[in-house]
Amino acid sequence: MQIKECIVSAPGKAILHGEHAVVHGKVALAVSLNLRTYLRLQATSTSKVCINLPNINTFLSWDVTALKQLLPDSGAELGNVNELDAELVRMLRNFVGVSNGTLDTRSMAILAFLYIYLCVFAKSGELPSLTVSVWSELPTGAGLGSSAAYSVCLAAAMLSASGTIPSPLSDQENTARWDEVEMELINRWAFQGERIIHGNPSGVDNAVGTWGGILRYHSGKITALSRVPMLRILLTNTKVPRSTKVLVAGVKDKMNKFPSIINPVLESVDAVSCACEQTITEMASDTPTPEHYNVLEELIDINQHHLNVIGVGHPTLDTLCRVTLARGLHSKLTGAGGGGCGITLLRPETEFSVVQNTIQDLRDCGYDCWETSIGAAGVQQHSPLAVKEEVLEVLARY
Ligand SMILES: Nc1ncnc2c1ncn2[C@@H]1O[C@H](COP(=O)(O)OP(=O)(O)OP(=O)(O)O)[C@@H](O)[C@H]1O
Ligand SMILES: C[C@@](O)(CCO)CC(=O)[O-]
Ligand SMILES: [Mg+2]
Repeated sequence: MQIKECIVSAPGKAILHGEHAVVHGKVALAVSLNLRTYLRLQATSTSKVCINLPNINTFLSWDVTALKQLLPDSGAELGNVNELDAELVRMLRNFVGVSNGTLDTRSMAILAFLYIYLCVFAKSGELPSLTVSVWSELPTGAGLGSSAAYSVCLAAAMLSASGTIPSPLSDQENTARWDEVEMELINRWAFQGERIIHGNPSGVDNAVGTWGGILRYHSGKITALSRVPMLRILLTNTKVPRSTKVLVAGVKDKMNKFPSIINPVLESVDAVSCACEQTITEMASDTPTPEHYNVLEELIDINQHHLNVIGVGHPTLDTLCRVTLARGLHSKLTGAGGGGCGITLLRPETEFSVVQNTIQDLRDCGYDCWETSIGAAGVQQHSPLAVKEEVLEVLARY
């Protein structure tokens, strides 16, 4: 089989409001970040499938013949794009030797890779030998959608390499995006990858990884907010490791235990997301005022309290909120919480020295902290000419 080599990338994300509640059908607002995951797919003649994941120090390969044994004899449809094939996941767990319920970083990444590889190429008629290398600017497992950016890259690269979707690159362009129909397909396969990594994802993270920009996400309905103000945001990584899968399951347990207490909290988070959307829409269509920023800050504080109530806070995130408030700035966790990252809203009038001092305070706590820009492009294909030297160098190393 002639496979098409490619380099693709997808952005990470920050959730402004609605994490966890979105898993239970509430509204979330999420933005793409200027930190990306890059994937390079190369054709080989080694009769092997190789995966190189330097961020998690994982380098593995399998014989194509061994992988072929996992395909059903009957030629039955393998892995429908709309639902996870539980039997295939079970076989893959046995194949790579991981038990059900494992949270091991490597196992999750490998299962997602093999699942998408087998499903996409089985449909195109043949399993090719190839090498996939992935490198990310995102911290892994810290709330910035690293699993989704990874899954989106896997889906885009395999669909493209198999010829299921065309390459969007032309002679004139070194970076290009797919059309809506193809992005739809990439997003669906990425969602299956997220299911393997997360257990019960809402789909918001892979939607941002695919479309980029600022999105409203509600029960699978994705709406791009076209008019948005320039928001300045600080990102802080507490560096406390956590698993989205465990945190999402913990919220579900709390809901089952105290439905009449937790459900109203999720309703309130929904209302926070809607109020935030209304405020940023107003800010975009009119001149943003200090009052708008006051509302955004209050919504951040309210939501952070809610997230603590549903059990996804962490002492390091409390510290983030306290330290930034001492400088007059408001913060909340972002993503699944339990450690990982938080966001801090900067006002237009926030002085440079205040930002610098806040960053220093947070670094003194042992956290990473930096100002980020939001609204980056979603999944893209690149020619090698369009990829930063240092990224190409890492991808070419394996
Ligand atoms: N660069 C990468 N290389 C390989 N695997 C990755 C990479 N980035 C993420 N992963 C996979 O995703 C998992 C982390 O996903 P998890 O959902 O827990 O965190 P996150 O996506 O960073 O945060 P959140 O879901 O809260 O936004 C890792 O354990 C690994 O399996
Ligand atoms: C915690 C969560 O809401 C966001 C993780 O980035 C999970 C999800 O939506 O899949
Ligand atoms: Mg994730």
